[in-house]
Amino acid sequence: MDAFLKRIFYLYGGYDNQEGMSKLNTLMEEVEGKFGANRIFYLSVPQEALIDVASSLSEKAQTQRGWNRVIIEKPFGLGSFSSHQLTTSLLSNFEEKQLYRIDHLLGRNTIENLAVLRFSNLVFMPLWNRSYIHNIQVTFSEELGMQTSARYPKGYGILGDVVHSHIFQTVALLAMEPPVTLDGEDVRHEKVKVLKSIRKLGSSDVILGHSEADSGSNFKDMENLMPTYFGAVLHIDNARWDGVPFLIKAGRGLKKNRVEIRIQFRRVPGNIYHKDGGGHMQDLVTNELILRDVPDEAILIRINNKIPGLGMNLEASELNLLYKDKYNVDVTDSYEQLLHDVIDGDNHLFMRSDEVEAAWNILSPVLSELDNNNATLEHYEFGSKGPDKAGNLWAKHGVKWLDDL
Ligand SMILES: O=C1O[C@H](COP(=O)(O)O)[C@@H](O)[C@H](O)[C@H]1O
Repeated sequence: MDAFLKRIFYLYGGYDNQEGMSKLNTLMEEVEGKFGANRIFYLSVPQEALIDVASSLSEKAQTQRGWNRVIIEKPFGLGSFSSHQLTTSLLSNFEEKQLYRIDHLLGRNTIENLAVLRFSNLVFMPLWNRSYIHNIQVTFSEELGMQTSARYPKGYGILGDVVHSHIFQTVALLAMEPPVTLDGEDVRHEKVKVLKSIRKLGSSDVILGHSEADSGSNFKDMENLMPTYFGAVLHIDNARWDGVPFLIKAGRGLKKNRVEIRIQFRRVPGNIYHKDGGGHMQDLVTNELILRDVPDEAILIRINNKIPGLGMNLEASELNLLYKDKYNVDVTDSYEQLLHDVIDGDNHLFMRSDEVEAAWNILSPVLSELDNNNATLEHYEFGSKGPDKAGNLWAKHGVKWLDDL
């Protein structure tokens, strides 16, 4: 601990002005001595301060004797307009390749496995399209309430917190075309194409909800409410995904902690095991590929198999790769993973400016309804499955969630 603390320095000074940043620069030069050094700046600062902090940093605290990289915590703006202003200011001070917009949820094995499963397994690669996949379900469900609401002054709640980066990045990585290489820019080129192909979300494809428990807000006071639940059906208008609904369920104050992606395949055509009066079992469920992050990291494949015994009876089972059973090691923390990527200069899990813009664009109709107080926020009980109306949305697309959330 002593050795560690010797390497930690604290400086008191204004972070949003040039004077404070000059002091920081002086201190860093003292620590670095006569050697060159690279610098990583981690900005976890209020949105209102970010532009000033970034511009004074750029003017006064960058090293001339190595590279400079800047990590920025989400939310990445509060809607298209503020995000555009922020991006313009950041790009007038830094090059795009210096910016690392961090969303720690993207540092999970599950997220990296999206590409690994697809691009390194021949069994999945040819199936990854509208001909074989019926629908895709992304769940981000938390039991916790909205204790952090104070961070979101504009009141977009879960939209800026989880949907804009985490959910859309998950969908982009899952749905993208094969990148030319694993190089960050190659991956980002493919992700942004997906984001630009996602249809803007109108109110008929979205259910916003709010659970008042422990949010500190009064449900009657609509102007101060922020969505704590987002249910939506995304459509990707491109050749690979035409007609495949992407169902999104993200919320706080829900029944269970669950973070997972389920890829449901189409039914077997002309299934000879379909119940035909002859006693055989029908195919109860379709095949599914499940990537689970919470509660236990796992990759599961649901298949139909014969039940032992006389006769021909089928049931659905899960082939299960449970990470904690297979790998008896400490799981790397997602921040640890992403900070390592920044040091390495690997930016594939960090949103580029055009991705940020494309992602806000998808949400723009919903945000303007919220801005104009025209959005309906469905109330749901704390600890429940979320708003009842979400069920209608899934039914409209003929999709059932196979989980019990
Ligand atoms: O970024 C966020 O993540 C947390 C969940 O992260 P975890 O590491 O605790 O799983 C979420 O609760 C929070 O709203 C969001 O800002």
